[in-house]
Amino acid sequence: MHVSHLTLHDFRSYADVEVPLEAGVTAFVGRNGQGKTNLVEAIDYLSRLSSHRVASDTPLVRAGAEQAIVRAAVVKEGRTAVLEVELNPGRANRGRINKSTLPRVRDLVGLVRTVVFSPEDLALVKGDPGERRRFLDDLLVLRTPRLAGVRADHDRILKQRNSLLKTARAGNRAAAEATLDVWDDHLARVGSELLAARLRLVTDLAPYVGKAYATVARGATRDDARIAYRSSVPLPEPGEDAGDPDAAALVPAFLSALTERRRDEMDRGLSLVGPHRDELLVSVGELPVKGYASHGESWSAALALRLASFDLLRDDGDDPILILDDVFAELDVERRAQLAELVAGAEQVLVTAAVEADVPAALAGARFDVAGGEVTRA
Ligand SMILES: Nc1ncnc2c1ncn2[C@@H]1O[C@H](COP(=O)(O)OP(=O)(O)OP(=O)(O)O)[C@@H](O)[C@H]1O
Repeated sequence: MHVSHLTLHDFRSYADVEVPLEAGVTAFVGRNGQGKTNLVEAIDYLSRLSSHRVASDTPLVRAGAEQAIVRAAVVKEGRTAVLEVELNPGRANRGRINKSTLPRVRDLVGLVRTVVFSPEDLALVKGDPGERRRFLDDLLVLRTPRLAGVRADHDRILKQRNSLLKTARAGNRAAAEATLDVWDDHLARVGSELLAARLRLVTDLAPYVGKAYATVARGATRDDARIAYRSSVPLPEPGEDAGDPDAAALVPAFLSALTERRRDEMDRGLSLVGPHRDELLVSVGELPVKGYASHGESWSAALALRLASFDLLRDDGDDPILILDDVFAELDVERRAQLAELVAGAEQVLVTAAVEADVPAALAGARFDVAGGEVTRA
């Protein structure tokens, strides 16, 4: 797929901008703070309804404006659809396809699929487990958009269950216990669905990660980088259905783990079992990347996770849009060249760079200069 036209209204630094795009490589070049990332962030937002830079929508709306609009013409297998999201911080966002308003904005998720490489990716392997859970869940919903609903339900149930546990900690234990059973059932049912989907994803993604690591890290083999899922819910023994677990089959183990931890949970006023406590383990050699890997190995592992996501989505049947946001300035010459070579064949590659020299020669293509809120074809 590729975006053939992007329109922004009051998004980030842009009051109004129209950018005609093509398949192939497009580079946005300009000095710091001119709005290059804002352009690609808009496309990424349309894909996942969240940004790789901020957790809330407020900073995405131009300062002083109440609403932002991102609209993109998206070409998939020769057909064009116009997707639009209206961001209304503090109120419900709205989604449209070809001008028709969708029942729920999250029906947009996954219609545009992006894979973003950015300097923030180092946090993917070195940061908190939450970064890696988000990585998995973002990829999950791009592959299976229906899971955006499961993810939203899970977050809502968890929030409500946590406030109930906080009440319990504050002293109202009997009243909390009475309602907790119902929330346990909800959490176990929806949490198991998310857990099963994550387990399947990790099984599918693992071979791609090994292969991608061997390509980006000099001298490495396919067996050098591994991912594994560590669950707070006891899982079936490997060899049974561990690789392809059925959500319903996980529910009893989930419920008994909740029963076992209930006292603890009430003492701490926090849910301690479920996908929100799980870890995606990323290791190089025999050691985890977090806490052990060198700077170069960490970068290679982060790039491998992104490349693996791209390859997996591509093998699902359609090239996602590749976004390389300010990433080349972070990499040594060898990694730059390797990454450029690997991604050059994607249907659409959008690159941002402060200076043209940062864009590797293998990624020659269209170029836009970005300065003072103007985006001009060079
Ligand atoms: N909500 C907003 N309203 C107005 N301006 C904003 C908003 N959010 C960000 N900006 C402005 O957008 C600019 C940053 O744009 P962007 O991150 O796209 O820069 P860039 O060209 O990618 O720069 P760099 O090369 O440093 O990454 C900053 O000047 C910032 O003040």
